Amino acid sequence: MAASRVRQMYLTAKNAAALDAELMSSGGFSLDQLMELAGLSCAQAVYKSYPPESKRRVLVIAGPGNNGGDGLVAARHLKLFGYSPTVYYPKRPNRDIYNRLYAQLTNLKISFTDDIDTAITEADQILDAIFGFSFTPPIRDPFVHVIGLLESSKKPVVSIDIPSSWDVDSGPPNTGEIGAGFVPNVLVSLTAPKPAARFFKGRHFLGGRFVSKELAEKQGLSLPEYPGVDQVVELPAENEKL
Ligand SMILES: NC(=O)C1=CN([C@@H]2O[C@H](COP(=O)(O)OP(=O)(O)OC[C@H]3O[C@@H](n4cnc5c(N)ncnc54)[C@H](O)[C@@H]3O)[C@@H](O)[C@H]2O)[C@@H](O)CC1
Ligand SMILES: [K+]
Repeated sequence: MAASRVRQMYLTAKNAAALDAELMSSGGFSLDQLMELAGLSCAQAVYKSYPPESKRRVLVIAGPGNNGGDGLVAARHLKLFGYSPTVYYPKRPNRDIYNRLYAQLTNLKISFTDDIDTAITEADQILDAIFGFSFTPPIRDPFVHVIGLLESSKKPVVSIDIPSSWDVDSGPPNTGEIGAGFVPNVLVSLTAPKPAARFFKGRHFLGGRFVSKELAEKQGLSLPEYPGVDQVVELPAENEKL
């Protein structure tokens, strides 16, 4: 009898990129669809963690890649959920998908800011959509300054996919490096948690409800069931898994 493969919950940076590519090839998904579901998951996780009654002003910090795109999608849903989002988007690539998301947000009168210092001071909470699974340290500007502000800010932070500045596979930066003091309150892992999530101690959600049971099995992934119509499932705290 063939030995059964051990299934685990974590996806390395390399495997996350491969799974993403597979979803968009044999999986039949478009990037827009995946990003929409990912961003909706993140907006739901924000709602479950910090409802608009208490933390209405959300600052979305969007990076130059698809993690930033998830943040833009989330900003649109957050507005529809009753929040007042502002977006800081300092490196905006001229790509059709991002241009369309930008137009959707401006049509909803969501404001964009260039003044990150003031924006963090005025926000009730922050959605970190700076870097995801394609981040490779060390951080380049202008995000060195931004991560420094997040390290010193006492505002609650929800991070999308990985806490930005953390290495996807090995976790938080070493003491003294940029981002070593950045510890978000909530993490929304997409598709499956990345190995860095092992070091995360806050509320942890899984989103990106687009992997079939068959695909999970093929990837050797063990994923939890999503409840009902939710786009996120809350995972046990890291110390409860031991
Ligand atoms: N299947 C999935 O899980 C899906 C993932 N999506 C999102 O896509 C993300 C991955 O997106 P991408 O591959 O576009 O990459 P990222 O968004 O992780 O970041 C890549 C961008 O960051 C820049 N960058 C990398 N390292 C840097 C550094 N040290 N300093 C400054 N800039 C740096 C790169 O030049 C590039 O512009 C995921 O983490 C997730 O948030 C979704 O949009 C779609 C579905
Ligand atoms: K992030």
